[in-house]
Amino acid sequence: ILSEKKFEPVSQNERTKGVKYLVDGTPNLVSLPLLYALPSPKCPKPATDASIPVIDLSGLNGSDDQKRSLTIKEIGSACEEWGFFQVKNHGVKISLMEEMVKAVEEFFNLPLEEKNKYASNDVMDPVRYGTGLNTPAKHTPACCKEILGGGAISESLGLSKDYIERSLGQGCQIVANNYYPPCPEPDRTLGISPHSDHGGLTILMQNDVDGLQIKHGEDWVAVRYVPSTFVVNLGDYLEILSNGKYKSVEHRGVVNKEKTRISIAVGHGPELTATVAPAPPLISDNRAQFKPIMYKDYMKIQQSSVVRGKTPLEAILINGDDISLLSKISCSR
Ligand SMILES: O=C(O)CCC(=O)C(=O)O
Ligand SMILES: [Fe+2]
Repeated sequence: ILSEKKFEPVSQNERTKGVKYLVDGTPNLVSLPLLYALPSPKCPKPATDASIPVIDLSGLNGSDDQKRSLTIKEIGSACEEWGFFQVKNHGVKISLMEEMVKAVEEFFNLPLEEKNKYASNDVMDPVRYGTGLNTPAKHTPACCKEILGGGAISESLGLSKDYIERSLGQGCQIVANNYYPPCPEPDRTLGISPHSDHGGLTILMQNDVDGLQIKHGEDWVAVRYVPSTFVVNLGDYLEILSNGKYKSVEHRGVVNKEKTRISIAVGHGPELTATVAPAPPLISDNRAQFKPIMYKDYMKIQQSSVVRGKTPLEAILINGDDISLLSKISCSR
């Protein structure tokens, strides 16, 4: 939003102050500052209400083979149809989830000077504060391991059980803590613009305030908060690896007038120097849909894109018009 060229230029200083600073400092904020207003075609229309699949992960752990393959089928169908699902019985303590949301809230409540110690535009910085930022680290939590490394996604694609786990190498984990304060005119802006995530799987938790919407066909569909669950979505890495069978799905965040929304999106991708390419067993008739690229380079393209949506992925499409697509990706950050 802040990079939209049509609106007033924003100084680096103003930009890093963020919307929370604005809302906290203006108790009677009744209208949206022009800076944050989107052109009307980009403003959010009411979303369709549909429920994405809620999958019980306990089926992956036990010794019941039938239950396991049913769960894998459920995951496979959710990946193909939605690219998004919610998971319950994921093994993460609910108290830990609550503490995490609280810790994020405490961080955002720190004085600006404290938070600004972490301000950075370098995507490779391990800790960054600002708008829409990510933090790489080497670690894959159990719940994600179960779906990716535990073989569910590999098996649902007909690959060997450890295929994706091996392709991840040491892996890369990125945590994005998002804080969306109440907004006086939520219909004229977005909390986070439409984008797809660059990694393999994103595991997202949130406080009890709705706001996440996903693109399903031509519609924007609201994902309703279900207590104790994580929302899981596929990122570009899995679209590339599956040679387009699974799609990374565009999503966005809307805001509301009353309540602060907090979300914690944890992305899991391959190690930064891994080459991202379609899995050879999924390339039939030599028709690879994507050009190989180093994950680190893909991440840089994705993070530098102002237009976002799914344009970064289009940049490595084979047979795509590379030049015109790449020209849409402006390295402004
Ligand atoms: O806040 C949300 O629900 C979405 C956040 C998100 O898409 C992201 O951080 O990549
Ligand atoms: Fe996202």
